[in-house]
Amino acid sequence: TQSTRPQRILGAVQKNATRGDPRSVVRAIDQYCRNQEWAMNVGDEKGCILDSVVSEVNPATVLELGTYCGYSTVRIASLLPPHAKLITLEFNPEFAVIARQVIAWAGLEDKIQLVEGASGDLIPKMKEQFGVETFDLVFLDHWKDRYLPDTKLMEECGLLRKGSVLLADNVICPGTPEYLEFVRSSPRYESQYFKSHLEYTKVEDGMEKSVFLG
Ligand SMILES: CCCNc1ncnc2c1ncn2[C@@H]1O[C@H](/C=C/CNC(=O)c2cc(-c3ccc(F)cc3)cc(O)c2O)[C@H](C)[C@H]1O
Ligand SMILES: [Mg+2]
Repeated sequence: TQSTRPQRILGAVQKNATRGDPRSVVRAIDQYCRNQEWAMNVGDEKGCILDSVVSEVNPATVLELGTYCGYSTVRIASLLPPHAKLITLEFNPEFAVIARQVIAWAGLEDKIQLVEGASGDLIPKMKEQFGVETFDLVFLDHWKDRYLPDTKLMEECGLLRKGSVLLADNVICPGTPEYLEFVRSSPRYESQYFKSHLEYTKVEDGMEKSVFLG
């Protein structure tokens, strides 16, 4: 039977990456998606922006919305301090199965908790079910029309504190106009745009970093 793109990405990891070496997992996915078939990972160029924000925030708690194959999950977790935790939400069980294997190959199971389900259902349960107070960093990379409602929901659920950082992928391509308008006009956020390119292409894209001011 025909394999799926996520299955082929996992295959490239198992073939080309070293078990327990997260950066080799990241490199294997980038090489596969750049040379064989495009996939919607944040990629190597925007990945460097992601790395710099993660390193600057040095978060103890991270939330990722939209795991897909686990590329950014592994990329972020590889930079976290020893006892830091990353919770990543994925509602498609097929992708969750792949991402769990990519995360295992990287040897990052202890830092990453992949939770299957929709962000809208899971965000209100973060405190009671996952023992989270607030998130130091949130990476938004799921359906683009869900960035704004989920940000409002995180605020309502008290999951953001003064200084929490939101980093949003794809604010240009495919684009998240309502979210961008909100974080750039709201007095409760300090936003900064990082111009870049759509993963593995020359098309313009960018990431928006927004600090919650409380
Ligand atoms: C209830 C739903 C909300 N709650 C949810 N709760 C949990 N998980 C959720 C939720 N909503 C979605 N997910 C999961 O997250 C993933 C979805 C990721 C979506 N990403 C894009 O669409 C994109 C497109 C392009 C692109 C650019 C140019 C092109 F030409 C083509 C494509 C580039 C990019 O970098 C992109 O990230 C995964 C597939 C999906 O199952
Ligand atoms: Mg993306």
